[in-house]
Amino acid sequence: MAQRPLIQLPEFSNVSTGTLVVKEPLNFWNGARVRPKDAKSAEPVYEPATGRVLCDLVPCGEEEVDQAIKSAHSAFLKWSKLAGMERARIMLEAARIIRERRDEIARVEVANNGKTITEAKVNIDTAARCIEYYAGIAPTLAGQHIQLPGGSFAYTRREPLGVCVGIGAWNFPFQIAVMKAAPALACGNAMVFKPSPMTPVTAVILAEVFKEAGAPEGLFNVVQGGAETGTLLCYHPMVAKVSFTGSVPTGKKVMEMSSKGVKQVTMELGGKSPLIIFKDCELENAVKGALMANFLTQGQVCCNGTRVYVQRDIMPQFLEEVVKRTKAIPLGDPQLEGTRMGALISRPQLDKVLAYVDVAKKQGAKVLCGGEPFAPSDPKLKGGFFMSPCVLDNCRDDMTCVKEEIFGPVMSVLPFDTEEEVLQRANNSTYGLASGVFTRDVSRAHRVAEVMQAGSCFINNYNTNPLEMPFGGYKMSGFGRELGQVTVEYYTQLKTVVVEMGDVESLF
Ligand SMILES: NC(=O)C1=CN([C@@H]2O[C@H](COP(=O)(O)OP(=O)(O)OC[C@H]3O[C@@H](n4cnc5c(N)ncnc54)[C@H](O)[C@@H]3O)[C@@H](O)[C@H]2O)C=CC1
Repeated sequence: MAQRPLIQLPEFSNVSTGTLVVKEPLNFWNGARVRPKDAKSAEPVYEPATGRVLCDLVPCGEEEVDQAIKSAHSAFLKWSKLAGMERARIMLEAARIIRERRDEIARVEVANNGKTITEAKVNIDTAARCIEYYAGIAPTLAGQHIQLPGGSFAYTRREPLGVCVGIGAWNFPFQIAVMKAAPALACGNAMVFKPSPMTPVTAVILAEVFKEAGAPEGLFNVVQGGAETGTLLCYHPMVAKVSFTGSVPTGKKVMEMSSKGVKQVTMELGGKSPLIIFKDCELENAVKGALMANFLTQGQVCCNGTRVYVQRDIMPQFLEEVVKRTKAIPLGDPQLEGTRMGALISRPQLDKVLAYVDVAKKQGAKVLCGGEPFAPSDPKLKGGFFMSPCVLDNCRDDMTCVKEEIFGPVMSVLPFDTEEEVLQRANNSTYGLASGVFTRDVSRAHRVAEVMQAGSCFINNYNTNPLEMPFGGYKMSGFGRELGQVTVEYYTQLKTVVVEMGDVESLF
């Protein structure tokens, strides 16, 4: 198949920070990019590494949302009639195209999100694997057959829901779109996806990929916009389900709106996850785990382990090593292979994170490193939203930095003495997305995993999240699951068919 550029890029090999130009329309339905109807309410979208405007974001209004949903519905009528094997073939082709164009998509993701190219490539690879995984599941979808008295029988049909809406956050723009689309499509649904208005650029590439792979026009659609567009999606009567990734306050609104139409919802919300490091751990691994738990995507990861509980005896060695490695993180141009930390998503997000560091200091925390705005030496990065990764010592459970989700590169370290004490403290949160434990004691590791009030527990690592396993929250971190086989339950409904083989015995 001849390759054509997915998006207007300057000569591909020369793409670097400050060069991407996005001119094409960012909406997609009926199998094509669609220009916004009313360009009056355009808002700038930034390249986080430079602060330069990458493109304009024009939110979709009622008529446009309606068109996208109708486009999805007409695709659903065809797609849902295909055998799982036929859907799988198209999905595998989509995954192949993503792999082929992985570097290109990753570079666009970096330009729009600010994360490093190394991480973006991993995200795009994960997206391709996710589509492959659900392509493998599509042909296995099946019902149950039950024999009844007198030769009668009953069976269940596992049927798709219809038009599903995905609403995404800005931290993993392409990956979130795929994590919602892949299971939805595998199960025979169609999707309308709304990215975060801060990262509108790569979801539309996914729409092009599905089209190129042979999906019916309208199977995966993209509408751009913020709260107003999201509201239109949640209330639309032709929408069967809303899968949401974002903050707790917005999640509550989405649930409330969806409840009016008795729509199913999946909620992937925020977190303030604990990472517990016992003195019998393999210290170097624990240090590396703490860094992976805090600094990926500039700390803007929902399942990050930002409350790091360290057993008192090993605190000095732990801090020395963690600070040494944090100071050594190469920070700067995210398009360069050697960079390990890029720019935060926006100026307001940067200011918010820096303000959290200030409050932490006022409440008695000690900044061991970082926590300041950072100006890389390269002049083109001067307007970028950079800060140095921060480690906070002397933290207490009642401090704001320990209680609230910061969503930036800030690790709060807290000492503990006993297992019983730390478990109680670790669970003392309204969130419950993830948790982690480092110990060489196998029994203790599983005891901790059992007690943690969280959707995941990582033993002797952190943020590994295999896509074959369910991902989601306890408590206010949400409900429903993404990834893994169980997600089929969230994108299908069961119909029971009862077949009478004899005569009707009537009481009347
Ligand atoms: N649990 C998970 O899987 C993940 C959770 N998150 C959470 O997301 C948050 C950061 O993302 P943000 O984009 O700032 O969250 P946000 O809640 O502000 O926005 C999320 C999405 O909801 C849309 N939205 C806003 N108001 C809406 C409304 N009234 N109706 C419908 N849609 C609306 C936004 O445009 C965006 O697409 C963090 O709290 C983070 O923990 C982020 C990534 C993964």
